[in-house]
Amino acid sequence: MDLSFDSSITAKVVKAVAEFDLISDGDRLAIGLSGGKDSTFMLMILKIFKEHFKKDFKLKAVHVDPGFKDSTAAEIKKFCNQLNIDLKIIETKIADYITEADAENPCSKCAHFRKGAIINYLNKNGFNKLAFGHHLDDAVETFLMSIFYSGQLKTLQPKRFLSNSGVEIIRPLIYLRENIIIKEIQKRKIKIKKSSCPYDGNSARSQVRKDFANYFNDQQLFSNLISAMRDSDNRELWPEKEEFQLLKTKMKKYWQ
Ligand SMILES: Nc1ncnc2c1ncn2[C@@H]1O[C@H](COP(=O)(O)OP(=O)(O)OP(=O)(O)O)[C@@H](O)[C@H]1O
Repeated sequence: MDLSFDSSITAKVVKAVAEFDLISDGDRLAIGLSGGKDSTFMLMILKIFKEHFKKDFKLKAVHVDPGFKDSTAAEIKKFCNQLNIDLKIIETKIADYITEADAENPCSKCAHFRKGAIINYLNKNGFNKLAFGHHLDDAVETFLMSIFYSGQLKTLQPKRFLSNSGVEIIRPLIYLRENIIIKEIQKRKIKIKKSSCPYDGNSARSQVRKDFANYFNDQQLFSNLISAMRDSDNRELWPEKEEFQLLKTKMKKYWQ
């Protein structure tokens, strides 16, 4: 597997890691691996960091199998073997529950149970961090969705400590655009098996994604939205930008 990425790509991930202090010595870090393009890409990037970062941390992939008929677990296992990354597959019956006729908001219920299953495993096995593959387009989408649907200024946080479990969620891809991830996956001819979830592509998020495609392709407009997501006084938004030289110095300290 070709794990060499252009430095402009790794720099964006290291920028997030350094600015938000996402990975430290002694961390036991689990990667939430869905088998989709984003978490698959994150697995490759974190594998490089594991080998070349000064930080000494443990890395493991965790996949929750929701229990749909056509499971992707076998492909996921193969990919982790190729990268020599330890994998835990958590079998669940989430599919049965969310496909019941009266189940409302199946996507948020599924995400809720999935996160619960992972956190439970992490707690039992002494992991303190969980990485999700959300990227910059996800963050801006979330920002717009919370304005439109709940009238609140909120977005995905680069990290969030869950005090009831002691686990910290981290999002190392938060500065990376989705089109970059897609290109890197296609370049390596990595086959991403389509999800067998019957709700895939039908969520409110998928609709927002389609509605905003033109705006998201406009660099200036997209970068204005990112600026609007920063406000150090609102903990649901991102802090103000860090001073460039200071951040550059921090980033250098991660590489061996
Ligand atoms: N079944 C799963 N098992 C473990 N982690 C998961 C699973 N599904 C999702 N995740 C984690 O949650 C993140 C966000 O999930 P979401 O369903 O929004 O997927 P996504 O944005 O399409 O990402 P991906 O391309 O990785 O599937 C994923 O990037 C991944 O890190």
